[in-house]
Amino acid sequence: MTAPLLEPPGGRPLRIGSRTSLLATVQARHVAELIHEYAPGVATEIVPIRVSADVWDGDLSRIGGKGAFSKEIDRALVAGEIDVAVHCMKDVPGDVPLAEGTAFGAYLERGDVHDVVVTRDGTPLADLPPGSVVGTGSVRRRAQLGMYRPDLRTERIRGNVDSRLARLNEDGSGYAALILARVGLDRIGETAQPQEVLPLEFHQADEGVVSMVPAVGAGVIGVQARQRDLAVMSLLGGLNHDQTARHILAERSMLHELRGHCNSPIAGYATTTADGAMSLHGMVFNRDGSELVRFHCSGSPDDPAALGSEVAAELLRLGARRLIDATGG
Ligand SMILES: NCc1[nH]cc(CCC(=O)O)c1CC(=O)O
Repeated sequence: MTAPLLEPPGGRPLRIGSRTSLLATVQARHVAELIHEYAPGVATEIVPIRVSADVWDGDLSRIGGKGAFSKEIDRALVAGEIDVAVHCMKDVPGDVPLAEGTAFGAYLERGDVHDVVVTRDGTPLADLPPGSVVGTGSVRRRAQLGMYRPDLRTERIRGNVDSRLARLNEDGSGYAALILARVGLDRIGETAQPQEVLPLEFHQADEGVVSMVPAVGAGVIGVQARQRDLAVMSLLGGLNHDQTARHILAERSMLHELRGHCNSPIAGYATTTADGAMSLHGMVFNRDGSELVRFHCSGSPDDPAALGSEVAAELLRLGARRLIDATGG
């Protein structure tokens, strides 16, 4: 690989904006390492940004939903206080445009997309007693868990991955288990806590098999920059993973056309099949998973947005709008 010539204004290091959580910090460091590998002459600096949503413990929808995590970072990027911002694509809202003048210059190769059930002592999900409390604030996880184990209770648990684990392990916490992304646990080096990996397949609830179709953008880190910073955009282009970028485009065009609000009851997962086609699964649920619509189709990898639109249109025809609107913000 040949790195582009990069001359940050004033000859200062490239400033990478990151939320302050452990997961965000690890991800920002990873991006810095990739930049150093690709362009050894480029110095970087990680700029921690405290985000009100990380501090606020209450209902996310009251401070702007998922977008609450990105708006302070967006502001720093637009104001020129940082040069790039690192995001989990799963947390980037699908129903609002990106901050003006910014774009994702790189999607890193997708990591693991499985969700896991985390317990204190390794009790399998199937053996959790009826009425056990499972910590998750995600309507997607709640609905898919509810299809399989309607007898369990789910409760919202917010905070960083590491603080959620600490809550689970507190005596008398009341949580029997959490549902978390495996990739997040891997990235922070969490290996001690027992994990049960949930399969991704689309199963019928009446088959008695749990499945957990991923969120749009799961396992993908996106790197955002100002569009007019051509040298930065060109550098990021060198880090971009083409197949992941196509998958993200398909998933996010579906999300956009469903007009999914923050924390929508939506799952979406694009893959490339053995013959090179692109495949997209979409699902929309009601709150407890007792109702759902789903659709799957394949298309050309050269037009991921068209595939996303096609799946969204079919989901809407099947009644997705009513399910999304009924779930509220
Ligand atoms: N909403 C929090 C969040 N956003 C991204 C990840 C994990 C990393 C990823 O999927 O890229 C997590 C933690 C979790 O869901 O357990």
